[in-house]
Formats: sequence, C-alpha cells, structure tokens
Amino acid sequence: MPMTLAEKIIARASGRSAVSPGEIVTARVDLAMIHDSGGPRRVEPILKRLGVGLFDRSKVVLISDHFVPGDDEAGREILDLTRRWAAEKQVAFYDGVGICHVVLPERGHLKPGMFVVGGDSHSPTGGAFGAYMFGVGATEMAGVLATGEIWIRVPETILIEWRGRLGDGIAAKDIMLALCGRLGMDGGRYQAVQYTGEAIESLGMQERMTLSNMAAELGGQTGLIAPDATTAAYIREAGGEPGDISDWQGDADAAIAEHHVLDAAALQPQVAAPHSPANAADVDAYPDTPVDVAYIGACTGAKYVDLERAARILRGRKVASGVQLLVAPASRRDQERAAADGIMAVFEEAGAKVLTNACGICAGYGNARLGEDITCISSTARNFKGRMGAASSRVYLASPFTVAASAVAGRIADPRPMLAEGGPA
Ligand SMILES: CC(C)[C@H](C(=O)O)[C@@H](O)C(=O)O
Repeated sequence: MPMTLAEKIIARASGRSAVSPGEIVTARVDLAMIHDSGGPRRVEPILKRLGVGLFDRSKVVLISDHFVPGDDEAGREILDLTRRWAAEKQVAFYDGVGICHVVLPERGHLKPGMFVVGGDSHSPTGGAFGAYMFGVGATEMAGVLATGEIWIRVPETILIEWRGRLGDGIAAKDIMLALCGRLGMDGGRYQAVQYTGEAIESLGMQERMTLSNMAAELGGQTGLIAPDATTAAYIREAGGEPGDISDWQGDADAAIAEHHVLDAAALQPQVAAPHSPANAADVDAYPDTPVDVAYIGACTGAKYVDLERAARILRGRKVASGVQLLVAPASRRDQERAAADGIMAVFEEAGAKVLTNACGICAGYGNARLGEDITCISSTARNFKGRMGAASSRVYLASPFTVAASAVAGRIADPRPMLAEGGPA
C-alpha cells in the first residue's frame, strides 16, 4: 500500500506493515526530549506517585533552556532541580548551551525515520530531519517516560509545495508567516504538514528547522521534510549516522489530504501584526510603524543562519537612536561560530545587546521581558498578547533580515533596499 512519509514512520514505530489515516495505534518512541520548564519538575511527581522509573534512560534527552540563566530565585531552584534529576536518572543532559529544538539535532540526536516526542509545543522541529516529532504535555510525557509508548491517531498529510526560488532578503520565517496568514493557525488541523518543492530543497537545515518548528503555528502535529543529501550531511557533521535516507521518502502515489502550491519567487518580506502569526501581510502594509525593541532570538529566529542574515543588514550600520536591539543566539555553538566569523562583532558595533543562549523573552522568561506599551519587532515564532512581557506590549513578527532592518530604520522596514545598497563604506 502506498504510504506518506508520516505513515511509514508511524507504521514502523507501531510494528505494523502499513497504517492509514484515522487509525489509532500505539507507537514506541525512539527518543523523548524534555526541558527544564515542562520536564523534571512536572514529570517526576507523577512518576513518583506511580512508583515507576524511566523506560530507557538512553532514550531520554534533557535540555535546560527556559529558565536559563536563572534570573530569579524561582528559576534558579528549577534549574537546580533539573540538574539533580539529570544526575540521578543518568540521562543525556545539556545545561544552558542553547534552546532544546536547536541543541537536539546539533548534538546528533535526530535522524530520518525516528518517532520522537518532545515536551514542548515546537517539537515539530524534528520533522526537518525526516523524523516524526511532535509536542506533548507533561502528563502525557510522564506516561511516555514510564512506558516508552504513546497512542497516536494516524494523521492525514497536508502537502505544502513552494515552487521556484526565494528572492534575496526572504527567509524561512517569511514562508511560515505567509502560510499562517493564508491557512490560519488551525490550517494544519493537527495533521502531518509536509513541505516540499524547489524552494524547500534549496534551504539549509537551519532554515528547514524554522519551517518544521512553525508547523505548530499552523496547528499541524508535525512538519515533515523528506530527508535528502543536505539532511544527511548535517547529521554526519553533528556526529550522527543518517542511515539510508531512501527508506524515508513518501510514496509518489500515497493519498494526500490537501496540496497547496505557492510561488516562492513572488514572496515578499512578511510581517505579522499583534497578536497572532496569522496577521501576516507584506512588509509594505506597515508604512509608518515605529519600534522600541528589536529582538533577534529563539529557535526560529537566532540560529547561526539567522544571525548571519541579521549581520548582513547590520554590518557598517547602527541601531537607530531610541531603539534597543537584543540578540539572544539560539545555541552556544551557533554563537561561537558567529563569533569566529565576525558576526558577533557586527552586532556589538551596531549597538546590540547580546543575551544568553536560551528561550528568553520569546516565551516571556528572564529580565529582558517587554515593558508596558512597548512595540517590538521580533524574529520569534509567536506574538500572542502578553507572551513576551506586559499585556500592553505589541509584538510584530518578521524575519531576521526585517528585524535588523527595522532596528536600523527605527520603524518597520523592508530589508531589501539595505541589502541592495550594501553597508556604508
Ligand atoms: C514553556 C513551554 C512549555 C512552551 C511550549 O510548549 O511551547 C514554550 O516553549 C513556548 O514556546 O511557548
């Protein structure tokens, strides 16, 4: 029976030769990822009450990223509890070296065909590696950690095809905001979104990760991209073993629930107005919108590729007076690589403030939270009311190119003229 990539992975994980959409099966997980916020402090009381331990400590990865660096007493206690649990349970633990969705693949934990759960809503990021990865709440996660199993209703696949190539100054974030605007935050119907087409194939892994991650903003359960040579090369470099990528391709004649075709070459820089990623429009819909804060951060907005893009705009330029540019590189490795390439120096010279490698204000953590009435343009994934700070703050979402250009202009700005101009001599 022809199967989609999602169906092939779920069939393998549930020990079946084939599955079809709508069936409910029990699958064995290959890996469970948890973080300091929804992890030990939430799951341990449940495991204790049940009197059970971990199903397999070698299949659990713990990453502290939400309360890092521990700006207050409560946060520091949560980080301590997380560290104690990691030591006691002897699981792989990454402590304060970056955001879980970036660190997990960076350290070689993902490969095509895996069935993975994460204790965070942006866990679909793993789909960029051809893994079926999705987010679950802490109670569900406790069940997974105890048994190594989870039930799943086999999803339909919604294919999103981007034909042609993206123009200069256009990024994966623009693709996702455009999709949120077009399909809405429930367009993914908790099914398997799969991205395909020339524009997707031409993207590097970090850009693909942004697409898969933000399948959550589309309401999809996961956001798959079929593995190719780019995927295999990334995994090898991360110290993993990609396996045979030809095993993890959907069949050409598999049934697809929806097929959306979009033109990458026509895509303009996107900006999503407060308070939803679905409020996306072309950048020129915001002709006179001053900003107080520009934030380059989070798993979808501050990976190496994002830093590199922001630096293309900022090189030789200064942040506008009265604007604060905050940069929180998504992982320590990405920050180190950016420093080696002179990118961190560009931020410093432009007048940016560099923050810790953590989730930070994207999810409302830490001291840099937005104050009353602040207008922020942010390279993060969500702009729900009050998420990044005060309920009266307003957050516009955009690509790192557009956030950087807006920091320089002091108002929402199209990055393309600055790219075309190059930096001042
Ligand atoms: C705190 C955490 C559980 C939450 C999530 O699951 O998404 C956070 O990471 C977010 O981005 O909103």
